[in-house]
Amino acid sequence: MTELSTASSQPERTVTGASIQLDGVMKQYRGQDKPAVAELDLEIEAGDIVTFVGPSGCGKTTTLKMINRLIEPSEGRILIDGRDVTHENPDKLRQGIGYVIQSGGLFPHWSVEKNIAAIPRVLGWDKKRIAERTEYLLDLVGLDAATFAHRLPKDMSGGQQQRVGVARALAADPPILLMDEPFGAVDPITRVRLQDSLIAIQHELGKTIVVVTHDFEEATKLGDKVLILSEGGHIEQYAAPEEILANPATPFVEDFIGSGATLAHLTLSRVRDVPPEGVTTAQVGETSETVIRRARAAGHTWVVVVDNLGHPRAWPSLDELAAKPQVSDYIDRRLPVVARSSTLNDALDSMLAASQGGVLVTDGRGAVIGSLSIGTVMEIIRGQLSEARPEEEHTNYVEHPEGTHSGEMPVIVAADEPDEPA
Ligand SMILES: Nc1ncnc2c1ncn2[C@@H]1O[C@H](COP(=O)(O)OP(=O)(O)OP(=O)(O)O)[C@@H](O)[C@H]1O
Repeated sequence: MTELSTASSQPERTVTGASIQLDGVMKQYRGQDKPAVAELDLEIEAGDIVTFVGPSGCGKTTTLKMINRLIEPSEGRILIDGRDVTHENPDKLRQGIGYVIQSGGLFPHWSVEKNIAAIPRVLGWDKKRIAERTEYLLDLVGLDAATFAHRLPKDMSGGQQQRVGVARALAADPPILLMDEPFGAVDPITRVRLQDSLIAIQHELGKTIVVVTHDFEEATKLGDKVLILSEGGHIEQYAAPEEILANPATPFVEDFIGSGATLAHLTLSRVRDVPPEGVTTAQVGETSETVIRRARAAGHTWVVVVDNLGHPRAWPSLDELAAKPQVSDYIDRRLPVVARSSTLNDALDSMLAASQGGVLVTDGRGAVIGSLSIGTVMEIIRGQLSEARPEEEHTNYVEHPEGTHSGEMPVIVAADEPDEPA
């Protein structure tokens, strides 16, 4: 419970995923004159997150579903880890490929536990193994097993259902996870948290993950590589986000990223790229006097109250603390919190949503590791903007936090995921 170290170390990258290769894949739906996806060649490296983005109807979902053969290609081959699976038993194929859709796609009359156990049961796992796996997966996706294992999906928020959807897709430990607009149905703040969870899970497990999204900012945040498609599943560019922003391959790409480019540049900088400022933490029930003394010694004017997992509960000033003899058990549901994998744009959104001049930074499991002030974030963003567009004078919401600017403002919804363990 003393001052936290601000040192941050990058976890080693593990890869348990499989490579995916689409070789001359084509899909012509019956009754259509043009193919939905004309001949497509694509290689996805094991352990990468690849995002598919492009205008509506360009063939993103069709391409995704050809990977697990929910849609059978009219022509071409699909190879997983070099093995041609085009004619394998599709049910068997799908046991090795997790699939997540918008809103989680959970069976509504089944408890969370039963939903997660769906594939393990088919695979004949015994009860003990299933129970252990369920608990591990709920913890992995940030849900408390004791609270949620027996709930029905209707008694959970959209974000929580989506977390269960991810846990279910990972149940049999598949090397590949396919996700179709997974975060399309949740509010923007929950969406950021789900994106950060996915990145943390990916760092921990090293799966190969393919995500369809219509949101270019999301595509650049999540993707090691981004596939930009135009009509007919035509590849306009397939590259790392930095490469796409620096060198758009075609006029289509330039147009597509156009207005989103400035924002997308901001999404390239992560909270983990900025050393967090140290914070003093305290636990419920400690005497306020001791905590205040500790915070003053560290030069802090506020402390972060955390639970026994290090998750933040509240962020009181020393004056607020001094009003009570002990640290209270108050939980602030609107704390501005971002993960190390969040973008600086997420951090700024979070501060604005909570009307706070700073944000708490957590690790992949939600434990506080420091804080970031609005001044630091704005300084970095300003630097980036002038690097990205040196010839332009920038006026954007960073300089107009009170809505005095008529241009694009970030959409902020303060609603949190209810009942989530702090
Ligand atoms: N079952 C189907 N039968 C006939 N045509 C289809 C079928 N499914 C999709 N299409 C057509 O194929 C094209 C590609 O559709 P697809 O759903 O793959 O696009 P998308 O990029 O995922 O679109 P969106 O972003 O709107 O979800 C579209 O023109 C669509 O109308």
